[in-house]
Amino acid sequence: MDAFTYRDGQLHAEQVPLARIAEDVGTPVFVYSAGAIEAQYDALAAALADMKVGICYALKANSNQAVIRTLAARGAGADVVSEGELRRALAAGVPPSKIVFAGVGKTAGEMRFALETGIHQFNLESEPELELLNQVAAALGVVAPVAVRFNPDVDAKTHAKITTGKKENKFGIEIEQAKAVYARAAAMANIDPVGVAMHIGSQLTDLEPYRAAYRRMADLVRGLRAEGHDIRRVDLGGGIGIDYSGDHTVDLDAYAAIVRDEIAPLGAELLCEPGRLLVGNAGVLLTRTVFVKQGTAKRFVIVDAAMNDLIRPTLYEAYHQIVPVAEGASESPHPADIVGPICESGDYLGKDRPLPDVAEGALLAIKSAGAYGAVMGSSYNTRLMTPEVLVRDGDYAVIRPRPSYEELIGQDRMPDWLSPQQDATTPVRARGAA
Ligand SMILES: Cc1ncc(COP(=O)(O)O)c(C=O)c1O
Ligand SMILES: N[C@@H](CCCC[NH3+])C(=O)O
Repeated sequence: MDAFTYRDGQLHAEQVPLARIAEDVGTPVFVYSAGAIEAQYDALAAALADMKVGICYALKANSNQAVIRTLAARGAGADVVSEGELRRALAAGVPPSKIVFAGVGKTAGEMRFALETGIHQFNLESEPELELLNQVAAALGVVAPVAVRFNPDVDAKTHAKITTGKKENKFGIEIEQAKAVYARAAAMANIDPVGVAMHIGSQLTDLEPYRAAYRRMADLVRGLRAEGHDIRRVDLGGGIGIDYSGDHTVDLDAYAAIVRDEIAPLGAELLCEPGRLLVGNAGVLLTRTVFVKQGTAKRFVIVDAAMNDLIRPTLYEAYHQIVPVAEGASESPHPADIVGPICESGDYLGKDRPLPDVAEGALLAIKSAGAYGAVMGSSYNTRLMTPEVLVRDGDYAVIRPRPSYEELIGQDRMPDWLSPQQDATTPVRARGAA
């Protein structure tokens, strides 16, 4: 389902003209389609239905509580990587029994909070982490359900910064060490080792790495069972890629077939952790043109969104389609760099893009911005964090307002020695000695 379509020459989100949202809420603004999020969830759930795979939405992709609740209402659980994400999942109404907690650096405090919450599973990635969780669980007098995440050393064929399943990546326990670590976990009084987990990377568009990794995971499970371990749960991870360019969609049935071939025969409870797949194409970043600068080498379309709103282009050289909100400018498209106002050459949203003539004030939509957009935003250059809007049918709601400058600037605190009464030009040490 593409929720963003032109009607009467105007780009809409479901039935709402994006121009109306820009007028009411201002720009830049993220706009998500509830229908598109639900359609993606339903498509994945349908593909995996016969294997009863529990879908734990990876909150890191988009952790707005309205988005989480939209998915939770469909039956999704949550994959969280911090106490903050765990709190968001709970606040949005995800039951603790559907929450898994991943990440390489959980602190004792985070472990305690998750144990008190009674989550479904901890995905653990190192021996020191196992030891700490065992201690924290013992202090609380509880037993922690643990899946050991292992690293299958498979190339996910994705961007180097988001590949996680190779030995040189910090994630998971090397497969050679997995049996020894699992045995150690099994010997710990306050750890209940329930199974294994894996996640080899993000934005995978080639499914073969999944097959290779799942085959290794299945071999490992058989090996662990042969050693007497009761492996009753397998977490398949996330990472299924989306179509950013409009020409390549991952076939969810083909993915499901791999799971069916390689993992389902183990007869374990299955979980998966998709993030981007569920929300990526369900959102756009709506922005307004500030100026158009025509140089001899380039046409720069300077917009009011920037790398602080959407960092993916400059961080991963990621491609996001950029389209005018008003369709059908008379002139044929010609190249432009779409750039933001931030003082960095890396502040671009697209380079050498075919765009028709764009007037100052014209709206553009940066597509596929529903995942790793708002969540990776910052207020760099003291820009206000981007608001978020959720559309359903002909209605929309602001699900995170734009903060005021007072809220943003008011977070700073002055130390006493900088109080306005003092002479700020006197060095601190000199004043202290006086
Ligand atoms: C452990 C884990 N699970 C799930 C995800 C979700 O990834 P994606 O958004 O690529 O589906 C990630 C991020 O890549 C992750 O690190
Ligand atoms: N932030 C990345 C994905 C990282 C996935 C986190 N495990 C992106 O925008 O593509």
